[in-house]
Amino acid sequence: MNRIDKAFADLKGQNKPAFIPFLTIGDPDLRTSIDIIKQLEQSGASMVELGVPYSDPLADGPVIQRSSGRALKNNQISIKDCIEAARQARSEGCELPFILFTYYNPVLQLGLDKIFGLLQESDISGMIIPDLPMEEDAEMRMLAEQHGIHLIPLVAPTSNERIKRIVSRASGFVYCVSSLGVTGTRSQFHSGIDEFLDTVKQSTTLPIAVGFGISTNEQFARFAKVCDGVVVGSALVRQVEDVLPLFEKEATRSQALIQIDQFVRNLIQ
Ligand SMILES: O=P(O)(O)OC[C@@H](O)[C@@H](O)c1c[nH]c2ccccc12
Repeated sequence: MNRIDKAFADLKGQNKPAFIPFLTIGDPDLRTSIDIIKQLEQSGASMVELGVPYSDPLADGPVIQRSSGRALKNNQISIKDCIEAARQARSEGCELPFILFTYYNPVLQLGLDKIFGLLQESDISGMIIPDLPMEEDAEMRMLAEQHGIHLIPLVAPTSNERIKRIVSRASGFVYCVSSLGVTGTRSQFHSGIDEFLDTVKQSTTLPIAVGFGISTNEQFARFAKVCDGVVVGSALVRQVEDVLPLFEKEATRSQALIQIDQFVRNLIQ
């Protein structure tokens, strides 16, 4: 059974929402990213989006853009490095379902014929490609299905017709984007978000997760009531940015992880 499906099934049995953090892999370096992934599991994450840093992250706000910039500047992190980091975290005992989060270009560079084999070998259970147009996703969906990997679609509060078409081809879960625009913490969400989430729920039997802009316990709790999962990226990436100086010295690395732990626990409690 795909780890993502098992995670949602287990959480449903406990009547708990999935907490799905996003992390830019390689910011500040691969070893630290693996340590953060393991910390996120301890802190209560249900699965994790492994963000492949990209030079042109059009859908990202300033926090994740800075994070991608650091990862690329410091270490030239490639999509293969991110897949290797997942494999390493798994070999160090992390049981979280991994979702490779990447723009389409790095996938094309690596080659569609190669990537799914690599994901399968590294026990990566899903992939999200925010700029993969639905009109071009047929080959990706076929290859993903052949390899037992969920290609998780993003659906934004747009036309109901488009929502139904996107959701009808979904696998794993449906990622509902809470607001139009780019990633980044927000104090308010799309005005029709509750109707939007209801439309998605009525269009699928898959779990639905919501993301974009969530950074507080109150926001997490609000969405946890109406969705099966909540995605948090920028707020966590900002935490990592804030503790980067602590990661630079061996003696203070554990303090950095404690601060990330406290951020997560306060967010999802
Ligand atoms: O950063 P936010 O506002 O918490 O949103 C989640 C987001 O970071 C993550 O899912 C993501 C990172 N980059 C993206 C690009 C498009 C859609 C989603 C994403």
